[in-house]
Amino acid sequence: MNQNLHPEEKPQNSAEKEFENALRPKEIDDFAGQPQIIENLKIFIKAARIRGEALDHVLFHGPPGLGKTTLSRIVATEMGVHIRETSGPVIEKPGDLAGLLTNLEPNDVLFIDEIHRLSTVVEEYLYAAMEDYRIDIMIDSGPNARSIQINLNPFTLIGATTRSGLLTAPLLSRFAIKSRLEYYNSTVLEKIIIRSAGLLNAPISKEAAAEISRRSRGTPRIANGLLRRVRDFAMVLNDGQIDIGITRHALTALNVDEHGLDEMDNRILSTIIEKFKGGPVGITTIATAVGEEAGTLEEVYEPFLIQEGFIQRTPRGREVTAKAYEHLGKRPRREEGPNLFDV
Ligand SMILES: Nc1ncnc2c1ncn2[C@@H]1O[C@H](COP(=O)(O)OP(=O)(O)OP(=O)(O)O)[C@@H](O)[C@H]1O
Ligand SMILES: [Mg+2]
Repeated sequence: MNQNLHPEEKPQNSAEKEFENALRPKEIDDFAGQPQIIENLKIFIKAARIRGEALDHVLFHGPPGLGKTTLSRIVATEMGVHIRETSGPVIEKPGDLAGLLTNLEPNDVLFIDEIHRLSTVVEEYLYAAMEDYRIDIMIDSGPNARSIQINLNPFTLIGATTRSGLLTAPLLSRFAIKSRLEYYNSTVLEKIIIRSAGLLNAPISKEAAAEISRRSRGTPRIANGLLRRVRDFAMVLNDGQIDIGITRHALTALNVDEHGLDEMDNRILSTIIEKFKGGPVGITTIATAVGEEAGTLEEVYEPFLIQEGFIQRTPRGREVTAKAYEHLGKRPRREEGPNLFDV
């Protein structure tokens, strides 16, 4: 069994949440990678602070575990304001949203995680709040029912989503700042792992950090998760020293994929190879075969597989590459039709 965190899975138990929070960078300069996003945010934050205004609304989108929640909190810290955190499915009705909005102090941040899961009524209610800092609320009921308008303090909405493809155009257009987080290269992940090990007081060699970084699917959350497991092995078997030997031993024992691919990644590759002769095959067909939504495949899994050269997009669909065959220990199918040696 592959022990990597499923990319769509957030840490569930409180020990994992606590671990994640302990390693979360709190200041912008501790946030590694994503240089373009950071550079821009620094400017927007500085400008907003000079003007004494709320920062424009921000959308962070991209695959799980890349730092959307972390960055949102950092933005609030850098703005010197409070952050109130909620999530799309939790806001059931406009009244819930009104409650959150009316409690914000000037320039505060309202963070809505999984913003693609807002209900339509709540989303529509949000438009006026985002645009004019104003909401209508209904008072009384029956024949006396009437709506009154309430002015809100200026605020920044920060939305986070792994599925930006599900956001409606009117909502998207209300975010002036949209940032897509990208997978991290192993050099940056190595830095993150070394920083995390420092916070955990776990001595780690550069080689060991590099090895973990290569198997972390470009994702800080996975890197920290693997570090946590490797540290256990090091404590019990190696006096706590995380060196390359114990790291390799642990990663083998944990059955971590050589490229950091998770179960679903491997299922996608083997499905394309076994059921569709390596492709090309359409994304919806693959989705049905692996039992996942096409949009999730497209936004959550496929980008990494394409970036790492396991899959390529062609006009006729997705095709696995020679690297995928090699990774799964399978032989590429022979080209059909005569080739040079057949004639
Ligand atoms: N750039 C970074 N530098 C250092 N650590 C990071 C960075 N990005 C993420 N992390 C670490 O990875 C963990 C996961 O990050 P975070 O919770 O922000 O991801 P997310 O994008 O919000 O994921 P999800 O989509 O599942 O909500 C955090 O504990 C944080 O410590
Ligand atoms: Mg998050």
